[in-house]
Amino acid sequence: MAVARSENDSSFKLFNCYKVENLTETILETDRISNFKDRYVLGDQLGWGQFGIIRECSDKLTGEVLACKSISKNRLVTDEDVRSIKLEIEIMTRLSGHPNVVDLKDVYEEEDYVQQVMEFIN
Ligand SMILES: Nc1ncnc2c1ncn2[C@@H]1O[C@H](COP(=O)(O)OP(=O)(O)OP(=O)(O)O)[C@@H](O)[C@H]1O
Repeated sequence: MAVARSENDSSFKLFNCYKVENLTETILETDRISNFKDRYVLGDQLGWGQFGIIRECSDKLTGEVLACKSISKNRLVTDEDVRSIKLEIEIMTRLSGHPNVVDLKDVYEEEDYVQQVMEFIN
């Protein structure tokens, strides 16, 4: 996944970032419409984070086993919470491809969750 910063815009555009159709208020900046469930299936729970649950996730297209952090938007109470999620996504995006860093594959913003699809670490 790659990021770009446009000249007149200080925000980062995430190329593999999607949102569901008809989402009025969004956290992430993307115009790309796609449904997480059309591409991925969630499986067993792997752990818990501050803002949500991490589960196994398989790619319907490739069969690849991945991990998905489902960030509950309800838990993002303060502006700082929202900023920290965006920053985490931005940092993971920038560092994707590094051998010691988990690859971030796709990010989907839904009505209630931000689905962060990443490499599965055994
Ligand atoms: N890519 C992954 N592959 C396999 N398991 C994972 C992956 N990411 C997270 N996990 C599991 O989920 C647990 C919680 O993940 P993680 O610490 O990344 O969440 P977090 O949201 O960053 O937590 P916090 O913000 O509360 O520190 C991990 O300890 C691990 O067991």
